Amino acid sequence: MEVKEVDGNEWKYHGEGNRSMVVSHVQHCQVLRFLKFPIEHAQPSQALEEAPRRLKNIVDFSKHVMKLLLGDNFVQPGEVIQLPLDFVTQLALKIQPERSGSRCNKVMDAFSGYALCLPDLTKFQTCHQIEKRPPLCIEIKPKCGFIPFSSHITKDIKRHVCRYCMHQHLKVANGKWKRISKYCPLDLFSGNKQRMYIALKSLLQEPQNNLKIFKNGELIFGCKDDQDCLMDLNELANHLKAYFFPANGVVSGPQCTRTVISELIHVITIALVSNVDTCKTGDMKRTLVSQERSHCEASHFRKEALRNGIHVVENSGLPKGCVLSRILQVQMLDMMDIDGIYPLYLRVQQHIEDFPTDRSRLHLDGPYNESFYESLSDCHSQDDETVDYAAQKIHQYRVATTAKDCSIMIALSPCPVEERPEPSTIIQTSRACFVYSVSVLDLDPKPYENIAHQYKLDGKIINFYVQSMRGKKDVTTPNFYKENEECTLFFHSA
Ligand SMILES: O=P(O)(O)O[C@@H]1[C@@H](OP(=O)(O)O)[C@H](OP(=O)(O)O)[C@H](O)[C@H](OP(=O)(O)O)[C@H]1OP(=O)(O)O
Ligand SMILES: Nc1ncnc2c1ncn2[C@@H]1O[C@H](COP(=O)(O)OP(=O)(O)OP(=O)(O)O)[C@@H](O)[C@H]1O
Repeated sequence: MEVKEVDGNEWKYHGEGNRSMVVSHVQHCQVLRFLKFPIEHAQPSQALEEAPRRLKNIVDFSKHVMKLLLGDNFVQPGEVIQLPLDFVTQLALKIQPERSGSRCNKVMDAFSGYALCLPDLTKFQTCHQIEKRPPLCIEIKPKCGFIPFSSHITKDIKRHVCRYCMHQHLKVANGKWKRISKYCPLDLFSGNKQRMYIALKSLLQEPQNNLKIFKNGELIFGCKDDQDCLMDLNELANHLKAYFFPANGVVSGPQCTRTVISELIHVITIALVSNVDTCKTGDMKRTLVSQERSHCEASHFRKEALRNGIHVVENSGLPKGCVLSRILQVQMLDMMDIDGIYPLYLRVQQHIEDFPTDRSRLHLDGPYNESFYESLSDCHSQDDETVDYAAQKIHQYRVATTAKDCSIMIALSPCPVEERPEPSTIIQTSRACFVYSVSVLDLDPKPYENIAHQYKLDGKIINFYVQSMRGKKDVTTPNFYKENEECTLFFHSA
């Protein structure tokens, strides 16, 4: 992939996460993804040494591991490119004022000149604009969609409440977010239209870093950080009216917002459960996850269903081949849970202290090639006490962790119904029609060293949740619900 312009004026701030900074081209469908370094470690020499290797690992991991696991159609690995240093320095200065304070503990790598070049997935992938209305894009970071099933789990609460719902309490207490989100990933991954509806509605009410909406590549809904939340549903409905009701996008007020948002949820649901290979949502095999693994006791689904007058039908399971099913399957490569993985990590740590050269034999830092992918297939069913067994389980866990932290991009390009496009490539609503594409991004390998941090964090999440629940028992139930009701929006079922 060739970068079409290396003029700083042609690129602008697009978004960032914990590890990368993304700038997009003002016209072309391209983004540049730069690594970020903690301010205190941001040395030019370190960046020059680390950046090309880390970026190559990211591309290789996408190409040789995640693409094979998730499917060709969903993954765009991109390319490592080298850019002129003066261009990168100018860019870093230009984007600085756009950044949210909470991300400024890290700086963009403006030292090495290396970056990833990727298609801009917020625009329509082929950049084929069928008509005047610009493309829409919905980005969802769904997080872990199942209750862990490992026999290594010691804290019973993990078998009942999902990690996302528990983590919410710690995040709010730490000040990362102001309010607890009612989103539960298990509802989104359930494949049950009603549960998915409630999950998506909850994301719209409290998007945090799990939902963003772009129009023509510009963020129109979602959070940069909690101080700067673009999350007015009426405003969103105003943006979307012309897409869902093109002929008479005239209705306004709360009724209009509800109708437009319901249409949006309908389109997102279809995109998430469609099989990209056959482009169908209907009669097809479903991936069924057992009841215990697919229900979270903290989910607001039942309460919300009651409130919205939704009659609960318990058909579940995701159509095989749809993006959610693919992601869930990869997430479930984590069969041992961090509770089972951490002792294996200590085994490997001990081993590489004694035999440092084995670090590379065990592929702890890549390379992420075909043989790494092959090493994921489970040939050791029993722990034979070897370091190789431990390393293989750690590889599976790390791949699953990537899938628990990835994002889904649904790009929609409106298409006049009278053009009668191939039914297999479109999503049709009551008054509108969209050509769509689905991609998965942020498929970076998670560093081996992160395991120690993940183990500690897991303990904190659980302890804090258990404590909070104990505290909640003291709050009288009627007042607690009343408080929540006041900030709840009502929607019609799809
Ligand atoms: O541990 P989690 O579930 O909080 O996930 C982290 C994410 O937090 P989230 O809860 O989604 O807000 C976190 O996202 P934010 O920085 O909070 O937007 C990162 O994605 C982090 O990945 P990495 O370690 O930087 O590669 C994620 O860490 P990993 O667990 O994927 O390593
Ligand atoms: N190819 C792309 N096209 C369009 N937008 C993109 C692309 N890649 C990333 N982005 C945007 O940039 C944001 C940050 O990118 P990304 O999630 O890869 O960063 P990260 O640092 O790896 O995130 P995390 O904190 O989750 O690990 C994304 O949320 C998305 O909005």
